[in-house]
Amino acid sequence: MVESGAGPSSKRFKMASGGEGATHVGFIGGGNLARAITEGLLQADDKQKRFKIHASFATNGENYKKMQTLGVAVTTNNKDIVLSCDVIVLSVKPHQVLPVLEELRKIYQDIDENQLLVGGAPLPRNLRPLIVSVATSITIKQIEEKTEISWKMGRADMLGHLPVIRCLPTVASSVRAGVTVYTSGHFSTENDNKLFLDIFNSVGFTQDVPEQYIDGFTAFTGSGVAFMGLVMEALADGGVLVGIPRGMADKIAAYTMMSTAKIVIERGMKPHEIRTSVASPGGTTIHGLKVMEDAGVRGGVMGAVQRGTERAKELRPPS
Ligand SMILES: NC(=O)C1=CN([C@@H]2O[C@H](COP(=O)(O)OP(=O)(O)OC[C@H]3O[C@@H](n4cnc5c(N)ncnc54)[C@H](OP(=O)(O)O)[C@@H]3O)[C@@H](O)[C@H]2O)C=CC1
Ligand SMILES: O=C(O)[C@@H]1CCC=N1
Repeated sequence: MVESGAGPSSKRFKMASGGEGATHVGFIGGGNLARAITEGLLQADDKQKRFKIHASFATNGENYKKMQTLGVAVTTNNKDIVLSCDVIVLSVKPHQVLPVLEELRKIYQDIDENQLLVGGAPLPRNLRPLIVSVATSITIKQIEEKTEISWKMGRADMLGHLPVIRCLPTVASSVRAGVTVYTSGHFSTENDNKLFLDIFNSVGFTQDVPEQYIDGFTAFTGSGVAFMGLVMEALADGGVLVGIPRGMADKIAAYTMMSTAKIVIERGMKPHEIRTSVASPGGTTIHGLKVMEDAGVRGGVMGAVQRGTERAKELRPPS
């Protein structure tokens, strides 16, 4: 056995940055989140074609067809992803991650030299992909326990850990406005991190965070998109309640949300400063805010983040 250790995969990284060919990104699980990331990546990569996207599915149902329409190489066999991708994105539901990793381990163990040959020539892919997990609740430790694998490289038997990065993106990746928090595993190198950032910076904002915060971020930002969607919907409903036509109310509610966020991001104003600047004494805003406080909107949103975080912990399967 040759101990491969955690050395950088120089061939894979050269392919990502040196323009020798596309980086092959394979989603295991091609549902809502994988599709959002794919849509963002395709927009970012319109001209350069730096990425070739693959996805595998449990069935050839709706998700499969939608990804196929986007030009993704689709399959129902996870082995196709293992054999062809530089980056494998685990994007199945949390309870499916550990069984999928078990399957991957078996795929590696079964690879023999013949499968590394395409038309008699060695497969041009590096068989030591970067594993990126977008799955809620599954820890780096749980993934790394399942990704110490053995595989054959040429005549050598290799044993080592695959590099792992755990992250938590949002569906806003589809419009390249996603927020992706991430933690690198023990075996990922600087090159692995660069490759990861090359992909996820293309679809929005990234932030390196300690892993202990990821369950919180799952609810805070991953689910947060849905929480803010509910607030936006309620704002639009309020508009309709006072007689504004539905289409106009929906559109202006979205712009109102966006403009509030832009003041914070671009001007550095704190949300309470915005409130103070808008609420004139005895005016419409302070009367409306009183109703919101009486209804417990603030506590409701805080409670949603807290409950979502607890749920992320409950969903963690035993190793
Ligand atoms: N949606 C979101 O906003 C976010 C989701 N996440 C996390 O991302 C992960 C994916 O979520 P989401 O996209 O919403 O889930 P979906 O249910 O939309 O997609 C899951 C996908 O996994 C496929 N699948 C199931 N079993 C297998 C298998 N054994 N091999 C290959 N593919 C399989 C399904 O195939 P088929 O299409 O045939 O059913 C489906 O395409 C989850 O862990 C979730 O917690 C994280 C942040 C945000
Ligand atoms: O609801 C869920 O489970 C996932 C995690 C974050 C957003 N959606």
